[in-house]
Amino acid sequence: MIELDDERKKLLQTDDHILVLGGPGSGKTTIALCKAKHDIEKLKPFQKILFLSFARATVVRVYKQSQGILNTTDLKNIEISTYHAFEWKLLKSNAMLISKHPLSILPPHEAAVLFRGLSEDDLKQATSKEFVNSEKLHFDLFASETARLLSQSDSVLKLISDLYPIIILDEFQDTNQDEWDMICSLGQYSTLVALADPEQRIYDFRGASPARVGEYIKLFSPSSFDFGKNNKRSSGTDIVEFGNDLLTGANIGKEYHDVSICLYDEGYHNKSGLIKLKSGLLSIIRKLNNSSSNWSVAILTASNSLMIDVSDFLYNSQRFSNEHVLPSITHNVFIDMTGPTLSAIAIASVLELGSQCKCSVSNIVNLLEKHISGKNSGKISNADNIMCDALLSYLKTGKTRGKNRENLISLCERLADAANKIVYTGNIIDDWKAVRELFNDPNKYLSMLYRDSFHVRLLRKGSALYSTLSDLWRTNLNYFGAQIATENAFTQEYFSMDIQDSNGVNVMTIHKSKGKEFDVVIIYEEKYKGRILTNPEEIDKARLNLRVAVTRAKKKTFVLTPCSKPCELL
Ligand SMILES: Nc1ncnc2c1ncn2[C@@H]1O[C@H](COP(=O)(O)OP(=O)(O)OP(=O)(O)O)[C@@H](O)[C@H]1O
Repeated sequence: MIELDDERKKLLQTDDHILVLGGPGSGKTTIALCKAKHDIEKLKPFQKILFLSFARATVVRVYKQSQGILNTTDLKNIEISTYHAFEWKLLKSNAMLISKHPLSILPPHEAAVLFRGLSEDDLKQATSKEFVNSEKLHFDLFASETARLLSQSDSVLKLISDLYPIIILDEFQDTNQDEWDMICSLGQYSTLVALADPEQRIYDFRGASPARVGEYIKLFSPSSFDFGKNNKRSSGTDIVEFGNDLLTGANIGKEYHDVSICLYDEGYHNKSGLIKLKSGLLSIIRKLNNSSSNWSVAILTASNSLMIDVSDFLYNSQRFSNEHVLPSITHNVFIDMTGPTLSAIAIASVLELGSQCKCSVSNIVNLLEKHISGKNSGKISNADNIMCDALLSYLKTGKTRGKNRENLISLCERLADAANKIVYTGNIIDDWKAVRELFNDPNKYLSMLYRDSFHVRLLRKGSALYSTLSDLWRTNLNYFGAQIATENAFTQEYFSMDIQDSNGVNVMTIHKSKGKEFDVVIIYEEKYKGRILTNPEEIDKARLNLRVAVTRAKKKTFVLTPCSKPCELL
């Protein structure tokens, strides 16, 4: 039941631009949805209220949260979207105003391959250059191109504002300069409702600025509402108090009821932290299962690689010498999807070529190079960079040097040969698995691709990709066209809202947890991996990150940190 105090009631009656400030779980998103419901009656039949958020997962949570506030008819009048999806829709429908040709997307997995190893600054230049040369638009350019479109064409701007007279901006503190430029235009004719917590700003690395809220106040003179330290998410707990204390260091030496700091002893077992984490998780699951069938737990780490270690450890079961067993735990893992996407494209390509007996060593080397280059969004190790260069040089010259590389090339030869010999049956799942199994090899690069392919969820029976592959087989009795179909399916997927539910156990990075909520949160770090504070000069940033992580919990937060090097912020 939503409680509306006087301040919230006043907000509903306000027709100016609005700024809603408030700490984690203070009810910013909720009041924005109530405001949307309140204002629906003012809309003309063709108008909608636009609710913009950053991540698809947040959009899904907002959508779910809205179901307690908005009924089905209300929801037809509200468009809940990511910034990217909204910008792309605008750009696509007005492409002629910014380009001589129809626009197409440069999807993140393709961009990662093209721009492997580039620094953030160089990346920006490279994406702009790519747009000029190929008319393919990288996601990072959506906001700047939309801002350009809206600043150049007042009629488009008026049309958009006519369609969306009220625009709600979720997590406004994390908007970058390009998004801000776009908002400045939109705010000329639409009424803006900005939701912000300056102390949840964790996207400085993509251009979020501490000045943003001040800029908004200066330009739009909004009516401001401050929910301060209201705690609607975890009321009755001291989780938000801990989060706020973190910002000043007041948490140190203080006891909290609902935030537990658990020190683990690494002992002689290099997996001691993971064992403690998994044992603790099992007992939390037991307790939650006793009280409800609908619960959620998140395990949050500060780095991608620790997140993958955690996920692997949960996925596998462990048997100890005293016969004690830690069973496999089913969970959702929110990994960077470039590696899995490129692995699926590689499998589809081998399926296409192999089913026509046309697969060659060059095809496999090419696919492998793309996977190595693009995994982890193109942020790869020096050794992998060198391997990519060697594979590209092989593709040009047909030659390579060094035992490891020669070994890899002969594995690729064997793989191509085996792909041509598979007896394809037209059973999509069986044929896909047969090709995937070719990559199941101890070699580091083949096994990386193999492992990534298990994170692909697009090939369920009945999915669009499944039907397309079935059609291809029916038409040709081979998989001619499978690669392009898979690429298209993944590009579509970047806008899809069909994403994992956060019920059950979820493993993700702290950055991915923003805007979400779970019953219980476990934050995990190791002595040398996934440290919350990596650089003493960045202590303020680490405090903001940890505050976001801690305050995702509704009931209880645990922080697991090693005895020999406890988290410096605790
Ligand atoms: N006025 C209210 N009455 C009752 N429950 C509320 C109210 N406002 C928010 N809540 C509940 O509190 C929780 C957090 O609310 P909400 O997501 O709106 O907070 P937020 O300020 O947007 O959080 P964050 O910034 O951390 O993402 C939700 O579960 C929501 O249902």
